[in-house]
Amino acid sequence: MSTSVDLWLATIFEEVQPLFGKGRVADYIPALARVEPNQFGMAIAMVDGRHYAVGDAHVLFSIQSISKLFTFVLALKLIGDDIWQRIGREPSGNAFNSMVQLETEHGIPRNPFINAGALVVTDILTQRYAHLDLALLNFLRRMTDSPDLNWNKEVAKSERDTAHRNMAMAYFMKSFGNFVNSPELVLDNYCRQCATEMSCTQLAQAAIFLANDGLDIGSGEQVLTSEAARRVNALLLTCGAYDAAGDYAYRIGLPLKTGVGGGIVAVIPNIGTVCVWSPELDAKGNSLIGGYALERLMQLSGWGRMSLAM
Ligand SMILES: NC(=O)CC[C@H](N)C(=O)O
Repeated sequence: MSTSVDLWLATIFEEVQPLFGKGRVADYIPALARVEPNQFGMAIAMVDGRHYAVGDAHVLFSIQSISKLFTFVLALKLIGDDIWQRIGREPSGNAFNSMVQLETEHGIPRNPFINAGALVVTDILTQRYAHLDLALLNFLRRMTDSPDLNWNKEVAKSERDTAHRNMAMAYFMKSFGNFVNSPELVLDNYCRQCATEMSCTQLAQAAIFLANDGLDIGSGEQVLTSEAARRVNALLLTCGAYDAAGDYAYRIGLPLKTGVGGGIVAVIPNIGTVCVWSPELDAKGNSLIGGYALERLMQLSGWGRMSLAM
């Protein structure tokens, strides 16, 4: 039997069809330039255990910067508030791969979700884990109950071979004393984490603890304290969409994280999580159709109003 959620998803699926061709797939990572652009999937996981999906919601895609959300959570679990010695928590107002602020701000990145900040997070985790790729995969496999989840070697190599700007940022931060490991080693780990492949259904499931006071529903694991989950959500709302964070907050109003693979994971506190994926990006590197689909979901459901009131 169709529920209203199924109807909203079906409506959105219809509405996005004319939007294909208006954006462009990421092409600065050669392996991503080869992704078939005309794809769209959307999945919703509710804190009460129900889940919904439409379109290509079970197709695996490159999570790219969505990995920054999960590595940040792992680092927060590991070192707590000490993380703020090395990274700020303000929106940058600049592109995700910009390095202009790093010089005047003495090698301290604005927030953990731009590339510079995520590289520091990966540096912190590289110090702790001899095999960071496995530590992250194990976490994601546990959260999604998907033992086969993995990173894609071709995508990781393709990004690693062309990671000149990220490498420059890592060396620049090292010159300010804000980088512990060798940039080469951290870049290996960073490119692997970005090359993790997941589907919309898996990503919605993996992030559900953020909608549920830090408690994962499937595993029963308290991933973060309720206070820490609230803080991660605040950072996602203000910094999760790079220099479009203000526009996204205005249009959608949810904590969310985007990636250049075309995925977006959004949290609706106390209600659930949504993951949408469509590879064509807008000028700021966020999924063009994904942003539209989330905006429509919030209009159709009224969920933002409900969760803000709770
Ligand atoms: N915005 C993104 O998804 C960027 C991630 C990509 N791996 C990079 O470092 O450029």
